[in-house]
Amino acid sequence: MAKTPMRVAVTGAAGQIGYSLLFRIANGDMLGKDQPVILQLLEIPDEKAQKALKGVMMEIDDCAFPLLAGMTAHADPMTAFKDADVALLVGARPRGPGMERKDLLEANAQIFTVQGKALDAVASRNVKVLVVGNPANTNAYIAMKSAPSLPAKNFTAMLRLDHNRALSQIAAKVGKPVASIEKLCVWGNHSPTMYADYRFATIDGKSVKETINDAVWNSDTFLPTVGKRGAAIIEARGLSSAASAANAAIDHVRDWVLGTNGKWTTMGIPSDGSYGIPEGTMFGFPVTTENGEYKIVQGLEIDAFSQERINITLKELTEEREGVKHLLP
Ligand SMILES: NC(=O)c1ccc[n+]([C@@H]2O[C@H](COP(=O)([O-])OP(=O)(O)OC[C@H]3O[C@@H](n4cnc5c(N)ncnc54)[C@H](O)[C@@H]3O)[C@@H](O)[C@H]2O)c1
Ligand SMILES: O=C(O)C[C@H](O)C(=O)O
Repeated sequence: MAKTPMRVAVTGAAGQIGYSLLFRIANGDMLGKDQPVILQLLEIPDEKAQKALKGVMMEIDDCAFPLLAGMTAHADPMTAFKDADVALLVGARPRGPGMERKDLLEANAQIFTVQGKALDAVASRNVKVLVVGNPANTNAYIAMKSAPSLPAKNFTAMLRLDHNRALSQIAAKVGKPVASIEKLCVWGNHSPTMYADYRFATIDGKSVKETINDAVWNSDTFLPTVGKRGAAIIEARGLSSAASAANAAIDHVRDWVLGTNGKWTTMGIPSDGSYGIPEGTMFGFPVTTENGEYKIVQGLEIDAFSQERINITLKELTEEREGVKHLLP
């Protein structure tokens, strides 16, 4: 028997990421090839944006996706999020050349307060929320705090692009396919302070750290390359990453819903106090997922270098949070 369609709300649906994301969701890449979906697409109440959204929807129609069980356009989060099973909060102002992510904080905080309240009011009680719009961790924190009747664990931030970037850099360094790498993780904020940690990673079962055996490459090449990749793409394209961000969003939600079969991945999630990260902080952790739930990988040793990196990214997140405190309920 055919499965009941899942309702997927996507904000910023007429934007760059939306254009790479929606077609893949409708194609079954995110929730499975046997899972029908209904797309509930939100754009700002602006004639140009709504018209662009209609154009994207015409193209989606023209793909005749067998799994697409419905699609609606919205200008109000209260209708867009109605009964949503998954909400991808992409819509936000992106960073332009020379802008720091912190510059975006205040403008985008407003958006996520309103959207958190709307999710609280109308979404499924089990809604899985992924925040992509930057600054993603703090926006996710704001949405979570603005939705007190939903479980905090339903709110997550996207660190998966950093994780995938790190995988690619390591694969290139050791000359092996990305698929052979396991147990990689990224700690902290989706920002240049993130800490991509390959100390526990294996490649075809062998230690990545021992294979690379180069602490200077780690601190002077690998971490800055992954951390500044977003800026490098903006510099090269004149626009922020879009297809890779959409791909990471698909990976994040697919793993959350369908499980990782014991393998590690990275998700930005509200801390439960693990590894000394204050409870509630929206932080990148190594996780495994099963039956629609994520679990932090426990018991990892944090050496002095790692602790220093974790402290830096935590400090940045704490400052971002302080910066939006006045906007929270
Ligand atoms: N977390 C990550 O790894 C990651 C990676 C890449 C980009 N991003 C971020 O994703 C966001 C979107 O990027 P993009 O390239 O698609 O930008 P974009 O400007 O192309 O599209 C954003 C869309 O969001 C819409 N929008 C703005 N406010 C909205 C609101 N309140 N409700 C609904 N829609 C709204 C805009 O009208 C626009 O169409 C940016 O904040 C960007 O920095 C995050
Ligand atoms: O860096 C940005 O502003 C865009 C995005 O967060 C990225 O990492 O590519």
